[in-house]
Amino acid sequence: MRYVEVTGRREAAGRSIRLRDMARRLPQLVRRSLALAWRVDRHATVGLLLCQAASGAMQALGLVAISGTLTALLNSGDVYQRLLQAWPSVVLLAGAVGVRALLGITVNWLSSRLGPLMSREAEQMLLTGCAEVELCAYDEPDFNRDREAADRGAQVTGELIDQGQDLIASGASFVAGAVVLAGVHWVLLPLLVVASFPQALAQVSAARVRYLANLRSNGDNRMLTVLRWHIFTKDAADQIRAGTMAGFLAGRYRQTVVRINKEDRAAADKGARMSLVGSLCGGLGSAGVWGAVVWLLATGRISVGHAGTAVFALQTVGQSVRALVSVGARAVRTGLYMDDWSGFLEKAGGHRMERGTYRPEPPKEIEIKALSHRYSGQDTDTLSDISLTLRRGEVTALVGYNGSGKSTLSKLVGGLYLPTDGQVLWDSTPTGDIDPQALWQQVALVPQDYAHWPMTVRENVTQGQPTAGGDKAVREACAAAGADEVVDRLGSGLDTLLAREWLNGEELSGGQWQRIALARAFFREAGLLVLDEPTANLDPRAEFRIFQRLRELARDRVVLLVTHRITNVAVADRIVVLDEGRIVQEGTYRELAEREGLFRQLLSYQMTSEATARGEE
Ligand SMILES: Nc1ncnc2c1ncn2[C@@H]1O[C@H](COP(=O)(O)OP(=O)(O)OP(=O)(O)O)[C@@H](O)[C@H]1O
Repeated sequence: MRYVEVTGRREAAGRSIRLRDMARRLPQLVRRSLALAWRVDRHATVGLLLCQAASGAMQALGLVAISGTLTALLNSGDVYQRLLQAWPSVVLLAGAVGVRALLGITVNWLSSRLGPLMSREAEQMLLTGCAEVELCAYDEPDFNRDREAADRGAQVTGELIDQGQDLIASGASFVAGAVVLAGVHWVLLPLLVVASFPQALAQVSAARVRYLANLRSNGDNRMLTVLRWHIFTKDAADQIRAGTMAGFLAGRYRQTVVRINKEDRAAADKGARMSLVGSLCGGLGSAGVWGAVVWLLATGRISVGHAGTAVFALQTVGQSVRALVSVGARAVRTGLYMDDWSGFLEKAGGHRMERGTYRPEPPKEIEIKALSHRYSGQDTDTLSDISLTLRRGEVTALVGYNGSGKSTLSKLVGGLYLPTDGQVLWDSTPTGDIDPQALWQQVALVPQDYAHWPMTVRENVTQGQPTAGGDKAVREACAAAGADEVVDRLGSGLDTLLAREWLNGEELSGGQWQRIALARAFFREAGLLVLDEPTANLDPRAEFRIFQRLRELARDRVVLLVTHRITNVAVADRIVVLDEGRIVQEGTYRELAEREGLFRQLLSYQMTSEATARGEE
């Protein structure tokens, strides 16, 4: 089994790692890294730039000093006189080297301060961006893949400052060396560029091969992440053991690793072959440059002192070209990952919420008008032609077989999804025209799979939004949900951390967690209460209490209840029966129980299974 990745856009980007594209992209990348650095720490960014500029100047000064020293030493005349002439240049050289070393240390210090700050800032921007995305985006494989890529982009963002600094340093070195070399004899400069070209080409090609290999392994790498998560997580640990799945999972992990290794090895071999050819050509080119120096010296076109300077300058320029290309290739690769991050932020994976600005009051009435809904990528509608009105003060129950569309409808009522056809009107305003945050302020939801936040009980109930009622309000919500008994047994009460795997944390049972999830919804001062299978894990006593309380809760709220406990839906004012995404029956418990139809069938299944459990015929 493999994840299939659609890598078209990235593959095209990867193939663009060429010398020409690199030359075009590098200045942009340096600019982008500096812009993000500026955002997180202006002083450090300015300091970094000043140090780099000073370092380049010191490099040039050092080469000039070398030239002065050699010229003085290689002059004819008395040794003492020559040394006397040379010493100012020697002092200059030593000073330039010393200052450059200090500047290098400062640059490292500032970059290591900025790098992590930039990564964290990029991650924060991504987290904020994700919260602005429509929920339906999470159903799209493309969105999930883009989000993962953006996350990796955010993590490598910090590396760009180091790479940017290396690029600036190598660039400054190159300019300093080139200026000195051109001063010795202009012909050396074009010769050097020609000699460096094959190596540069080879390094860039090798970087491209590595990026494309990584891209091809993308799907397999995702598979490893998913497998690792399932193997490590506590949630699956019992099933891995009881299901004796460890061998199977490890085998699948190994198969995937083998495929990645094969891809990596092929890329490494190809990259090494390219580097070898590049080095051979580069070696020949360098021999040509050295030959030119010797020729210039032999024909008296340059002095011995100048020849010595050329040797140092050639080394400096050669090193800086190699560094420029190798850091450049890495920076372009990092830049591609960063593109994933910034591209995602710009359009939030193409799913940014663009709804209205109306701020609703607690709804008196929610009208569902000729609604149909189809999940993206599906061939058929999950819900068709639904018309229904929910009112404040009423409990409406949705019942039906698994997959009949109950949860989908409850999410549409709560504005989590927008209908693909028809409307959900909150007091006559379509959910698409309402400010989403203001709308969700009015929603209290207990979904089927509620979050087990690894936080304190208090934070689990308030969801980080305490009210003026303080702990009193939290305790009241807990009491209403039957979670007060749970809290009383915990060592630190509301302060107990609900995460056993962490120090001083406690773990709750499934039913205890459900009580906390209910307390969460009861705590919210919201006009719509949506309960999706709210008692699936509760014992009969707790379940009885919750259903008892529902009527009271509905006094000043619209309540929508999704449940399979047919005998309990008697509490509802109205029952809506869904079958294959359509409303097939609607009425009170008494009406539906007396009528032929799906509700009677569901009721009789439950009655029969309860009677069987009691041992009746
Ligand atoms: N995110 C999704 N993307 C695509 N299809 C989905 C998605 N969520 C649900 N579906 C499909 O929509 C249909 C209705 O699902 P829904 O969860 O609304 O049913 P339900 O009546 O609540 O089921 P259950 O009683 O099992 O909770 C199912 O066929 C399901 O496969």
